[in-house]
Amino acid sequence: MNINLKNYGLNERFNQEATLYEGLFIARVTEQHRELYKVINEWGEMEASVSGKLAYQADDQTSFPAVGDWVMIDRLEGSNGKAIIHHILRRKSVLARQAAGTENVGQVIAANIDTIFICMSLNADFNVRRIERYLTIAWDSMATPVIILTKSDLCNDLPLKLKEIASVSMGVAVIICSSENEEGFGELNAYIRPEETIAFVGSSGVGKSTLINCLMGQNVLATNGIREEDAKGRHTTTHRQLLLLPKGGIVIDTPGMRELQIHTGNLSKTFEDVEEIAAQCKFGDCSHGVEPGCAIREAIEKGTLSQKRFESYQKLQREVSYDGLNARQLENEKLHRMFGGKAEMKQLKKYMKDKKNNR
Ligand SMILES: Nc1nc2c(ncn2[C@@H]2O[C@H](COP(=O)(O)OP(=O)(O)OP(=O)(O)O)[C@@H](O)[C@H]2O)c(=O)[nH]1
Ligand SMILES: [Zn+2]
Repeated sequence: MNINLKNYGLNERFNQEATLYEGLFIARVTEQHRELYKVINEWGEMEASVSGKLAYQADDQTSFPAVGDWVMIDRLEGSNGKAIIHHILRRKSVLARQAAGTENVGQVIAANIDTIFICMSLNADFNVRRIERYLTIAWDSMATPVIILTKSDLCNDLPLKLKEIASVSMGVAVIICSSENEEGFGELNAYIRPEETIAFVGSSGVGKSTLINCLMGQNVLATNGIREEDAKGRHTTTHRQLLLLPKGGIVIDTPGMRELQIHTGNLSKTFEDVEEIAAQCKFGDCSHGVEPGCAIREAIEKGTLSQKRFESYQKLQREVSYDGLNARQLENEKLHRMFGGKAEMKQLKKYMKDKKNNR
């Protein structure tokens, strides 16, 4: 018994909730493979899988444990076999996306995170529309986003790129860094605090693993060379992983996401500027098409709002599901049902079905 779970982010709230499950032990999920998990507790890391009941009662992927989750397992250490995960404790934040190639299936990328490092490289991967997409998901998670611009050593038009970023960042902190010469590492470290969890997200090949290796002070994650001319990564990271930094702080590395479909999102924070303008349209339900007194059209004509940003807003608006619940609330809803009675289960199934039909 030599690991202090506080360093892994354990706090009073989770400890309290854990007392509800007599005979089970608290642990945090550190790795997620297809069906196998790794969890950590005071005794060390061990392999784990979910109980039959948890799997049976799960109605979608988000009901399964994810990296960062605090879970209740059946044993203290793994010397005589895999641990069984019986319960997931209520998530304080959930970073989720739509599972690739699906219509409306959520997939949890990381749970119980405090900060999201949205990583984008300053060379060929640079795309402010993608930042808007990540911000829409990040603001919905209940964690705080920070924009990390990587590979500054490969950028020769920084002022121009920063101007572009400023037009979409809406007050979110922006850090310019390079793992090549450690530019920006001081600033980066200021966002890494003991007992807090940071999820690194971004396209494949932007340098997430390299950055984490630098922060770890050793090569714990495999990185890969990429063809620099098209900046297409080769998906080196194949699973999600939680690591403890030597100076304190917890990081979660996620595989590069080429396709980031939105499951639930928060547009009002991401597009605060657009919504402020729209509030000035003559009609409350203005479609910003042909109505008289449309403030959006006026702003685009005047050049105070970019046409591209507005189109991006509309596109993401179509993708976000309008059920009025954010990812964490959906989560609570689901967990409540999972541990609630049969009647509640039935009700929620109906609710989900109605919601689907109304879409
Ligand atoms: N010049 C330069 N190259 C970098 C920098 N950071 C990372 N790279 C290179 O970029 C390539 C991809 O880096 P990774 O760290 O594997 O990228 P990743 O984001 O973890 O990619 P996935 O694991 O696929 O998600 C590697 O060849 C790195 O050496 C940097 O700051 N400057
Ligand atoms: Zn309008």
